[in-house]
Amino acid sequence: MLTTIDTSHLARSVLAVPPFALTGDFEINREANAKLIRHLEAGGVSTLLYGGNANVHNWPVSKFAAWLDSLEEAVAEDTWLIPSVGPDWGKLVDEAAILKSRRYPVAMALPMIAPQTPEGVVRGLQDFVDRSGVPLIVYIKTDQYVPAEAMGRLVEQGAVFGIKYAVPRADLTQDSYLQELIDAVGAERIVSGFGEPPALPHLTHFKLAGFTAGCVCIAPHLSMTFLHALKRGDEAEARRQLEVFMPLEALRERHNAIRVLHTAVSLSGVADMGPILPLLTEADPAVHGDIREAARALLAAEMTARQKAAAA
Ligand SMILES: N[C@@H](CC=O)C(=O)O
Repeated sequence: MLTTIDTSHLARSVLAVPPFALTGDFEINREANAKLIRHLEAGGVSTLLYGGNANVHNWPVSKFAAWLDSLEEAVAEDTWLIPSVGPDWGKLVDEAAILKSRRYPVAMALPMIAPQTPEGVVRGLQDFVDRSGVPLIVYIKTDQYVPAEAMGRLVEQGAVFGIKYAVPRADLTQDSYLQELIDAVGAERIVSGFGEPPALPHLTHFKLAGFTAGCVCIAPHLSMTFLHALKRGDEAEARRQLEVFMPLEALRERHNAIRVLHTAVSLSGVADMGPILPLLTEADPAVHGDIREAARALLAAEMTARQKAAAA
């Protein structure tokens, strides 16, 4: 596991946001998690961010240390593993105490929906870093979650390393809050935070450093190829490469992105994720046929692309 990073690491790999595999009785399934991690690493992904898709919101703090151990032992030496913390202050305090004695260069603060105020969020983030010594990537899902000026100060103080930005907009190229954040902390510290499709406008228009995604867990090589096209400014090629993700992304959009991804990784055959932790449930069995078809088609495209790349 990487223990030293700088901002260039936000751009070197897609930040994969994997689901987390459990046994039937909600224990950690080490083998299945390791299988998914090996699939991602074999496809060229070197950053793993365990957050929303892993349902970390619902993971018990009493098992947080065991959860970290199971991931640390599974990743390659040069993989950057980012655990999530929070979202509420109680979890931040308890998890800071555990992370204090670990070697993580950063953690990601999950977004708090309510009850919170922007000033309260700033205070809570600062408090976590004071307690743990671990800087944060801040996951922003709502407009003005943290004022841009405050974010600039947190970056200057070294409390915030970066931002995962996922505020939905009718037109993703029109976003004054994102522009304020870029002006405050620099685009090199911000990644697009909700999958391959929004990454296209975010990287071409705002020149964000990179992006997080869930479908990358099935098609890491294809997602990395898409990232490379975006980074070299080849918008037409990136647009073409995005097409392969759209059938599964459409199902995620329609039936819940986290639940569908969890089920899709299992049904694709990459690794069996088992049940999903309460308060969530797996995708509705009525859509399993559609998910299986889309997930297997994406995996088939991935394996064909890998073979072509190996032969070239
Ligand atoms: N939500 C996005 C990226 C992760 O946060 C996805 O799953 O594609």
